[in-house]
Amino acid sequence: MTDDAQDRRYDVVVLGGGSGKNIAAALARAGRSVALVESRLVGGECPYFACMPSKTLLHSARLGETWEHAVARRDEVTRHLDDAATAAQMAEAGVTVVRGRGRVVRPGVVEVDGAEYGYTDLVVATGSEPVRPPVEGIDDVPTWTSDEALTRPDLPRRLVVLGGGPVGSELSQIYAAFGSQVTLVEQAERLLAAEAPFVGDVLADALRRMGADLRLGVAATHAERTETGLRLRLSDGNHIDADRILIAAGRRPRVADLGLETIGVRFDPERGIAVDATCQAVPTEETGGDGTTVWAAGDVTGVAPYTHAANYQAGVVVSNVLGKRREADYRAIPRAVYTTPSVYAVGVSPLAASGLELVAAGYDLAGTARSAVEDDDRGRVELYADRARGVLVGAAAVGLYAEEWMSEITLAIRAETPLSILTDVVHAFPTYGEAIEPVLRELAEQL
Ligand SMILES: Cc1cc2nc3c(=O)[nH]c(=O)nc-3n(C[C@H](O)[C@H](O)[C@H](O)COP(=O)(O)OP(=O)(O)OC[C@H]3O[C@@H](n4cnc5c(N)ncnc54)[C@H](O)[C@@H]3O)c2cc1C
Ligand SMILES: NC(=O)c1ccc[n+]([C@@H]2O[C@H](COP(=O)([O-])OP(=O)(O)OC[C@H]3O[C@@H](n4cnc5c(N)ncnc54)[C@H](O)[C@@H]3O)[C@@H](O)[C@H]2O)c1
Repeated sequence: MTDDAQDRRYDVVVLGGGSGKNIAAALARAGRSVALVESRLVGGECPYFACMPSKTLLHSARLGETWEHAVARRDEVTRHLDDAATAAQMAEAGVTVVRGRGRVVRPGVVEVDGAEYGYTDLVVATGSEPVRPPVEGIDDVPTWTSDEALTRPDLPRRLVVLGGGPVGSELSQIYAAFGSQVTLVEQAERLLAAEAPFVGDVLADALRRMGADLRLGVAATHAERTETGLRLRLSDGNHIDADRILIAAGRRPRVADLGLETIGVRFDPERGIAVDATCQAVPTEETGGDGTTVWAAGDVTGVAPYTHAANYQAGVVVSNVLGKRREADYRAIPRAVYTTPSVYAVGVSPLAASGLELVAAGYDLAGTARSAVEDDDRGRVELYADRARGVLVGAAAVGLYAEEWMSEITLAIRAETPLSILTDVVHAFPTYGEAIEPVLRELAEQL
């Protein structure tokens, strides 16, 4: 180790200040010396470029605010991309914040802008980045990713949204609500194609009613500039003329150029850093003991790309670094999409239940008294049980406020609550949550 690295020796170096900032603060409060390396904003993507601006704009859209008012409120919520308050919280916790891009140069040493920082424990929490789909000519036409969409004040007149996952669905609803002419292109037959089919169908209906043009089961193949903007050609022979393409075609773990190959951890560009149940990075076979330990949390692990999952893994890392063994349990990580109506899925999806015999039951929200009160009867809830064990293993719902009233199912899946108890739970009247009762009764009869 060089003299410099000796001078800047920490118990823990954390790369990435999203979920990484929670790890850094907790370990510093527990008495460890900690350096947090962040190349952009302390706080990570969620508060500035992802969850918070998108949820704020969706809320403004629901309230019928003007675009100008919505953008002003969004920028207030994202603190005009100023991370001073969060950086100050880190300093208060005793964390040394190092601004710049970090890279491991050899076991036990991270380099940032030419300066070396020594560590005993390294935590990699570098997040993920948008995938650019292989569409010919896409680099020659005006494009945004969610980063630009959620930070710029522009409202495109004609917008193509490429991808119908959570990002494409939420952003299509935002732009359609504020008056853009939105065309969404999704190569799968449905929106949110990994979820139970009814989810994407209800959401597609909601977006179409707001004026969005959905091209499902169609891939974008070729983009070119035109006199008035751009033309995007599709696999079905049609084309779309627009002013801008919003790329929402997935994200991949940020593992490139971190020097991970020098420290013998298993990773790949698509699936990220392999971690065990304690969130320790899985070593490659040739790794020898060098007295350091590598951990990873958040999107870079490829486990579950949500802030709550990243923060959960952060808690697991903190416990294990402090020597209190804790294993992560991913059976009940929620997957919410904050459109209107919103989506909440958790546990096993019926489309990916290999090895399980699922028993399914469902109920349309139109059957609840609340749907009359709200004058909104869109949506449905389905629950999935494992026939062999007789417990809930998955759920999907779409409907107003689903992200709020489905939490009890998350607990039921995680705790493996017996159906005899679940069917005895009383829901307040009149709530959408009452829809859960007939579904549970039906499941109990089938099992
Ligand atoms: C548009 C959008 C909306 C979303 N909405 C939601 C939502 O509503 N709810 C939800 O749960 N999830 C949502 N997500 C997902 C959520 O943003 C991520 O799962 C979450 O931010 C992951 O946290 P993280 O700590 O892994 O990474 P990040 O928050 O991305 O933090 C990683 C940090 O590492 C820094 N970094 C990277 N490389 C280096 C390096 N070499 N050196 C130093 N620093 C580095 C980056 O600058 C970044 O600040 C959304 C995502 C998008 C794109
Ligand atoms: N509310 C939330 O929690 C929330 C919100 C936004 C994003 N996120 C997370 O961020 C991550 C990224 O989201 P995303 O929606 O970008 O990714 P995604 O992978 O979920 O969806 C991308 C979609 O783009 C489609 N696609 C890709 N290339 C295409 C092409 N050439 N033509 C047509 N369609 C194409 C894919 O079929 C896929 O359905 C996800 O893992 C998501 O969970 C979470």
